[in-house]
Amino acid sequence: MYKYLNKVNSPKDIKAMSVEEMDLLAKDIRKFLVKSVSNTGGHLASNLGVVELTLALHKVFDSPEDKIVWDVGHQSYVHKIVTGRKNDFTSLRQFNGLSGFPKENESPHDIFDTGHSSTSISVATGIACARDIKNEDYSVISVIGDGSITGGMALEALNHLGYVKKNMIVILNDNEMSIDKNVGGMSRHLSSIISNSTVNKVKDEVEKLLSITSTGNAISKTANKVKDSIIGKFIPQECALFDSLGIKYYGPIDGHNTKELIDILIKAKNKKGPVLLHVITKKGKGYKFAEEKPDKYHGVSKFDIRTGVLPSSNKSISCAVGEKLIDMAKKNENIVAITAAMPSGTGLNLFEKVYPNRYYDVGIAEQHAATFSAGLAKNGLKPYFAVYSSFLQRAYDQVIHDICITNKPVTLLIDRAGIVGNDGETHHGMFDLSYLNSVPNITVMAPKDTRELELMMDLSLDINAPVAIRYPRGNSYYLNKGSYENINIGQYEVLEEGKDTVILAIGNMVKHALEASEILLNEDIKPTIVNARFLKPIDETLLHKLVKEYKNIVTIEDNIITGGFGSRINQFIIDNGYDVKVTNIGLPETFIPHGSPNEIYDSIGLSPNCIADKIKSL
Ligand SMILES: Cc1ncc(C[n+]2csc(CCOP(=O)(O)OP(=O)(O)O)c2C)c(N)n1
Ligand SMILES: CC(=O)[C@@H](O)[C@H](O)COP(=O)(O)O
Ligand SMILES: [Mg+2]
Repeated sequence: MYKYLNKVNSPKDIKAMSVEEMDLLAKDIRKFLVKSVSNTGGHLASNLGVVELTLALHKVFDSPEDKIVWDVGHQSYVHKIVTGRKNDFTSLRQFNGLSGFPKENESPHDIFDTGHSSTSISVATGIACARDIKNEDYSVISVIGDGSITGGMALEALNHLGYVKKNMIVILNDNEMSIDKNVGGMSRHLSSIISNSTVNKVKDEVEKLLSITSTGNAISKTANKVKDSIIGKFIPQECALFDSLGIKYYGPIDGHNTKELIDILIKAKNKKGPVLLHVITKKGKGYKFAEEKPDKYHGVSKFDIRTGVLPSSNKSISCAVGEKLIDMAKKNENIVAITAAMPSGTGLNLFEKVYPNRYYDVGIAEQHAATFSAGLAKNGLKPYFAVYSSFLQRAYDQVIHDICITNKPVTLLIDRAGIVGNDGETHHGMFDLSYLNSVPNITVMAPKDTRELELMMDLSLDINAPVAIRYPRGNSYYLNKGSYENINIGQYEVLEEGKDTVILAIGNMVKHALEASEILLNEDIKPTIVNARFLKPIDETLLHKLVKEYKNIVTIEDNIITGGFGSRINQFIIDNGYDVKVTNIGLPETFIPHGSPNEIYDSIGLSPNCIADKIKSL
């Protein structure tokens, strides 16, 4: 088992290997990856695709002196395996375990923390510029996917890199997939290079010739060598897009041919100025089920290796959003849906099937998506931009400048709000209540459950201005508590009447508050529980009443305490000169690591038990 993998404890061990041994090592690594991720969950398909590429990089370059910067970082598992962390894979993405992304504090080989896409060329260009100022000598390599290179930042960085002309290598790992099918003009252009390339044409011709002329194995091997050397001569090709920016294009290169990869990396290492290597890989390579469904195997939870069966899950909140939007679109022909490369994640894949002409996947381009939505609204449409909370951070200025100042009726469906779990600190949606709190013109709401989310979507139709609705990652759930009638703007609802303490909970924290209240029954403590559906506007009438009636006001939110819902309530109390004890419960002002949501809530005092303890202490 793992004969070759067992020999590798550091990149030095790869340097000692022959190409044939590296190929056997690649086989071991694929087996290890599939086995290990089937037990922990994680990003499988992208990692299976970069095995040879990663090994070739570690063969040619000296990490960590040479700097390999992984874009997004979800494909850095092979890099982690060969840089001394293979034994930690049992804890991958678990609480206190190995991160699923590069982390500077995990290993000196992880050059830069990532999680969001399209940052690697900027980081690498920065490192290369600093290297030259400090007269240092090493290689800098950015590894970026065909999906991530569509992100605005990556294009900005290429523009700059071609201008400063630093010695640097950009490896474009092209598997013709983002999470879902890659989209856009850039993707089309890259695909056309692959299908039109002289290399591929020559390859096809030579292969045809070989199949006619080679009768035995020995001839085949020799013929293959001839083929490789013929093909080798045809790299580089021209690619006007990159070449005209000042970045020398080499490709396309077979990303599963170790020898070809090593040769081209050595050439690139010795080249002056920036180069881009267009490496073609197959997402999911080597595991049949992942090759067939790379989108399903992009990020997986535990699965059965033999059958490839992924655990069936209940309907997600995102799916409910997709279905609701379809329902609304039937009645309102102005509704259009926008995603930035997350159709399956946000549930908009469902919308696309029914309304392909009213659906836009703009690629990994959150900033463009926000301003594009404003443009659609300008021309009379009713855009719904579904986006993960942490990725919307990218488009903060566009939300302010293009949606809110101009008061456009764009609705932001903010998915993955709050703690998301195993992706960790780069992906928790912990800031949106704070960053939207201070922006004029926008109505911000968070539902207690999925039914209320649907009602909020109905309400958004009547608001001729910007709206944001935030909801968590996970399965649909129904509390069956309080009213499910139409909601009025800014109206809270009292779910349980108690005494002394009133809990104002927003979004998914209503569920935690209700569970905390049940725990407290054993202690004979019964707080009043309010479903505070709106971050803004707040329900001033109810708040005046509550603040006068109760000794303790407690706010709970799945968002950083600083500047969020609690802060808004504090401001109300100060502005109105009330003298009352207020306790804000929420996420601490720190970056929160990965783990299951329950473990995280427990560790930061946001689980129902912790909330009950806190109330008791009041
Ligand atoms: C700013 C941002 N938007 C969206 C995502 C979600 N996301 C993670 S990986 C990915 C696809 C990346 O495609 P590509 O770069 O081609 O890598 P591959 O998975 O194909 O190897 C997306 C959309 C993200 N991480 N960051
Ligand atoms: C790497 C990345 O950003 C995505 O793959 C992300 O992990 C998806 O998260 P969900 O599983 O919540 O859709
Ligand atoms: Mg890709």
